[in-house]
Amino acid sequence: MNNVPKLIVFSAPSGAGKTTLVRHLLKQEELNLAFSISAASREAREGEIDGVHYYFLGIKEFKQRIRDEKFLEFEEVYKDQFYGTLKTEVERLWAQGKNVIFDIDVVGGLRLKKKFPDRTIAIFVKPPSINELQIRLKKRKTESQEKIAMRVAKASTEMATAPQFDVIIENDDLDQAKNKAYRVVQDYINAPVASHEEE
Ligand SMILES: Nc1nc2c(ncn2[C@@H]2O[C@H](COP(=O)(O)OP(=O)(O)O)[C@@H](O)[C@H]2O)c(=O)[nH]1
Ligand SMILES: Nc1ncnc2c1ncn2[C@@H]1O[C@H](COP(=O)(O)OP(=O)(O)O)[C@@H](O)[C@H]1O
Repeated sequence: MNNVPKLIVFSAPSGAGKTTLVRHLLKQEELNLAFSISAASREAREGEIDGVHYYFLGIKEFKQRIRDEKFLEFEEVYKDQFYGTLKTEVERLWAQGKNVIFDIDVVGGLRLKKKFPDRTIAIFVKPPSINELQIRLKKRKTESQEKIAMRVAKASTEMATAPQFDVIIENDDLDQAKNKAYRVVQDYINAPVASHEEE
């Protein structure tokens, strides 16, 4: 049953490097991955494209979709900043026979794992230290000082969830982290799904 599409979840505190690793994996065509485009209530950053990086819904529309039960999972990841996986997004990618890769917060990641236990691998990206997160976020220059502080403040709680994930990838040396991510994902995609999985 190797052809059952799988879910590959990358979660981590902001700045740990999950987006970098996910983008690297998406370039490897043999993995047959497609990115789950999340919905977000925040504004697009410079260079981010609606319908490519996120579906930028704005807060009103986001809340309407919550009421309409359109989400597989959603979270208020930071105060007044909602993110979520739309049911239609995963259906769309599964219909294409793709393995779906997610860049989502730790709570959402563990929630997906619970929903699809037999076809999900949950990967935690661990930064070398919380201080390093701050350095990376400053260098990335996408967030204000205040938003960086908000992200870093949440990092310790997020780090504490690491043992609940299937695999932890330490992202210190980027090339090593990329190689490990590739091996882990390749092995998981090639492994048969558990025999009690319903199809
Ligand atoms: N639960 C959940 N979290 C998400 C989703 N999409 C993105 N996130 C998370 O929301 C957080 C903020 O994302 P973003 O604004 O892109 O900032 P970044 O992580 O600093 O690059 C990150 O932890 C994302 O992984 C989603 O669909 N569901
Ligand atoms: N191993 C690494 N060493 C140094 N910088 C890194 C490393 N991995 C990622 N970065 C940089 O750190 C910043 C945060 O990475 P990003 O992938 O955006 O993290 P996340 O998606 O987890 O918030 C980016 O500017 C990225 O280029």
